[in-house]
Amino acid sequence: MKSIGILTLIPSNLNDFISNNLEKVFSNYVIVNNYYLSQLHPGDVITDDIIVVTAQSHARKAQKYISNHSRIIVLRRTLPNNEIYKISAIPKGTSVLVVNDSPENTNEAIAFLCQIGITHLNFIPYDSHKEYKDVNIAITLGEASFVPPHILTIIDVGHRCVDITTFLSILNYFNMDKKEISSRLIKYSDTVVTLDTGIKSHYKELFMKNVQLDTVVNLSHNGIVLTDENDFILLYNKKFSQLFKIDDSVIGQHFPTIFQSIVAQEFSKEYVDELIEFQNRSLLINSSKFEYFGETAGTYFEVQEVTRIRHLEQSLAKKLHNKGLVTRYTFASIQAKSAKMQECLQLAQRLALSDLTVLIMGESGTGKELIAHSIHAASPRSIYPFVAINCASVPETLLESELFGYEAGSFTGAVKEGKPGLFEQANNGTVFLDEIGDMPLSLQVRLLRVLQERQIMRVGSRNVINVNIRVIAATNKNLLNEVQRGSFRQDLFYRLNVLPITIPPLRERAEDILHLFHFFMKQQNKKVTFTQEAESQLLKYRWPGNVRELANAVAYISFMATDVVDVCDLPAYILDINSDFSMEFRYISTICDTEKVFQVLSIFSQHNAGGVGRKSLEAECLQTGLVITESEIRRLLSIFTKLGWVNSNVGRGGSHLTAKGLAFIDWMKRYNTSMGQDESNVGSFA
Ligand SMILES: Nc1ncnc2c1ncn2[C@@H]1O[C@H](COP(=O)(O)OP(=O)(O)OP(=O)(O)O)[C@@H](O)[C@H]1O
Repeated sequence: MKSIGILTLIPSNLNDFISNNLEKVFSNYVIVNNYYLSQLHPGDVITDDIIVVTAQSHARKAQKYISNHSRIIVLRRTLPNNEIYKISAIPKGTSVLVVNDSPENTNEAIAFLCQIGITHLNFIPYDSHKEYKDVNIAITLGEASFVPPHILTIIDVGHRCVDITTFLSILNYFNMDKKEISSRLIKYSDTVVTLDTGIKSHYKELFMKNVQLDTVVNLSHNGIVLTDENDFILLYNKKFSQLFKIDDSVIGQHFPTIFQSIVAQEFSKEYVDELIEFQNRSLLINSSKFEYFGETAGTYFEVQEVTRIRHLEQSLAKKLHNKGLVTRYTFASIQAKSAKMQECLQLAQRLALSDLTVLIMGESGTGKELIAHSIHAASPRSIYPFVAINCASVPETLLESELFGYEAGSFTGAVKEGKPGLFEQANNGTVFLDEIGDMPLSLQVRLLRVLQERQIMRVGSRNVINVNIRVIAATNKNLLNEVQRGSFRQDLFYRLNVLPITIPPLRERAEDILHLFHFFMKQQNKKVTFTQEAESQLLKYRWPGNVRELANAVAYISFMATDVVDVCDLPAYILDINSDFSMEFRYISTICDTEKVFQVLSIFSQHNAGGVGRKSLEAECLQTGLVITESEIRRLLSIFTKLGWVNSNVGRGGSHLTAKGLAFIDWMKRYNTSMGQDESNVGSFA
């Protein structure tokens, strides 16, 4: 342990006082010894590392007793804060007697008081031969016995304490960098007047910076080591010492040697995501060089526990789950027996591995959303968010801010702090734009920019935000038709149509129909068998609502039927294919122009069971040469809805042709054929 010797002239309580001061900062780290010049004899040698003396003259006298290896430091001393406050409180211009044991020490005391900034008083140096009748206050540095008896107000500041600059000199000489000592010194310096206030604040600032840095480094969940340019360890953090069970003794040691002895592996200075096994743990190491003034000054090593990375992934997944930003389906959720669907799934699985935009096409209810979820779940982005939005169900006015987010106060009703849009929320993950064919033209331009630049701008902001997303879009519309009609941008279509995939309608994959029936039945804990007639009826049916409609039929059958399902147990609309629509036909022919009815239904049937809005209907009628007003269309839609041929959706999804509507079309075809009419006269039903 290092040692400090305090050398004064004669034994007095001064030594104890100074020793006490030094102990406040150095206890447990440094030994303090006392020496008195008056008691030293020729041949005595003081061997402490540092000898502190109270005056330059003592240093000269002590020289011959001090070993060559010791260093002499002349103490700089100061006053405790509380004493200075008493002196500062004396009114300006007051005459104050300064008393010490000799004229020389008295003058030194006055000089010292001036040095620490006490300049508002009229100091009178004490001379034992003079009288000081008009003086009422005396200041003394521990020599109160010399104060003339008539002076009743005595400020005895006692011995002066060790100044912070002396502590810094000692620390510097010892090359001591102990956090505990620094913090004791900071505390000590707060109790005394510092001769050099600059040093005090600078030291304090440095100390605080070190504490802050230490906190940051030690709070890290990764192990950190810093080495100098020759690979000697400069510092390491708590996590590193926990991982490798090392202590302070490694500071200053050669890191490669230490590393190889602990980990028993080759050491490299350049690690990039290097995985090593250590005590049944997988650790990931990275390193990077750091510089001082443009010169390489050392290397920074960071060690991550892979189990922790996994844990983080899991907790991210949990958070996403709570927010609903995860996929609900995987490829395992998709039932498929038919070759067509198997092929489709194989393609989708291949697309999952790419990062390109996918466009899923298919009639309503064929499982487009299911495929979109599964693609994300099987993609490298699977641990990141999956954000889905149905472009047809969100009102046009809201869609923009939902997708792009908005800045604070950008419109009435906006949340005060602003809000990130779905593109931002999906960062690193996938955005699923369902019913993309219904996206308003105004937003299509903005979407194009996202696809081209992977950049967005919040509503009301001019700042560009980079987003790392994959886009999957789905539609039940024929987008090329929409492009021709001018309701979908051609450039956007090509941007989306990078990896197209079309899901076949259920009626084209007969094998899936019965398989799905049994699958959904099983989900409801039901096991049924179908009679031959029932089976053939199910296969004959067109399933315009595809798997969604089939799931509804299962719900109906499982509610109604017994173990054996016969034709009569099937929902009426499935049987309606063969039913007679002559009543309805007579009814509509009395109230409407049947030509218009056929035309409009024909347009519906061309929409592959997808939704179609009034405006689109009007435009498509005009294209086929049929002049029809919007109010006529509205009336027809209301009649079709009443007859159960059409499902009118509130919102922007448009109206859908129902199974019954399709059955009516079939009936019309048969009716026209039996009447010997050309089908084209009554519209081109699919
Ligand atoms: N092959 C399948 N196996 C199991 N369930 C399926 C399958 N295909 C579709 N489904 C189920 O059918 C329902 C409709 O599927 P989904 O919503 O994915 O269709 P969609 O094509 O996106 O429909 P829309 O165009 O109307 O949005 C869902 O409940 C889905 O789980």
